[in-house]
Amino acid sequence: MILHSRNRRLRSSQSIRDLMRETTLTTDDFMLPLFITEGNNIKEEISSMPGIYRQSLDLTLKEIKELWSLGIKAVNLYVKVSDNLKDNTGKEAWNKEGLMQQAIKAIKDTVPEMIVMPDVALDPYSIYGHDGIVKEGKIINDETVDALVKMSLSHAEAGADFVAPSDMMDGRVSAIRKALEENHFHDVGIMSYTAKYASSYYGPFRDALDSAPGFGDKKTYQMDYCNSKEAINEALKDINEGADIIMVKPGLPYLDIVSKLNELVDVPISVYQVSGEYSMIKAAVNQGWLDNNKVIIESLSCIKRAGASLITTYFAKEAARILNS
Ligand SMILES: NCC(=O)CCC(=O)O
Ligand SMILES: [Mg+2]
Repeated sequence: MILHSRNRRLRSSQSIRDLMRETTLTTDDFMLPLFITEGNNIKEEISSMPGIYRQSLDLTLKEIKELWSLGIKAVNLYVKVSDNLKDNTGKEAWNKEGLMQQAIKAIKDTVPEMIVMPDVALDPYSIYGHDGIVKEGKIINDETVDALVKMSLSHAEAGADFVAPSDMMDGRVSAIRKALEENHFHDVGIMSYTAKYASSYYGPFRDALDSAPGFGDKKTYQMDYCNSKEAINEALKDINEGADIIMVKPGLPYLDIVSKLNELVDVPISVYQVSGEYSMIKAAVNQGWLDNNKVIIESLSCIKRAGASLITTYFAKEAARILNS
């Protein structure tokens, strides 16, 4: 047989495969979400996320040093506050002495080079577990944006490099950008959760923060998973409003959205491989059905191939160990 091209030639040895590889995963691609809880010397495993812990700030700071030594350069922060601090205004979210604000300060003091991106949304502080203020059973957009602005400013004052609004209210990126500028936080960036879908893959995360919605669901603000044009609309608006980085969330089932946005927009895209994706992989690994290291690296490489500049993933630490070994 005379074939004019043989595609297998470029796959025939490890060396040629290495030379031809289009996507290379490194620890520079990762951001690790951290769950911080009140108290001291507390480390609680999240039952639906084996290997992932809620930790008090003292232990978190030890982990920050370890992460830095592994080559991880960014963390996304979430806090679990006690029920007595929750109300419908979410005011604990901008308490200057709050757990989040203390954590931002302490992490930046411990490893100043670590990029710190606190989550901006009211759900951990809301008695209703919703991302915004509730009135007559509805999540009120504009009053919530005012609250998110206060929250973002308090994060900037504490030393955050970026704020990461994950709430999906309309107009919050421009409101936050304006407030940051007016308060001279010119260098504090915004990583906007731009295309955040109303997803059942977030289940284990809500166990981690005890933040499941007390009524209804999040479909009046998060996106319908059947839509992709809507993601483009969201992205163009967020970029126009001043977002530095846009995010697509969840990750693996939404890579068509990532790929589409990557062709259309000029800002970096972050992809969040969410809790349910982590837990599915770990469950299969723990059954002996999938190879842990191989599936972690494959899933992250595919997210990067689709167009992610930054991957928010609970596998960041494990993946760094695998890549460094
Ligand atoms: N803002 C964070 C979430 O809404 C959930 C993420 C996850 O499921 O990992
Ligand atoms: Mg939006």
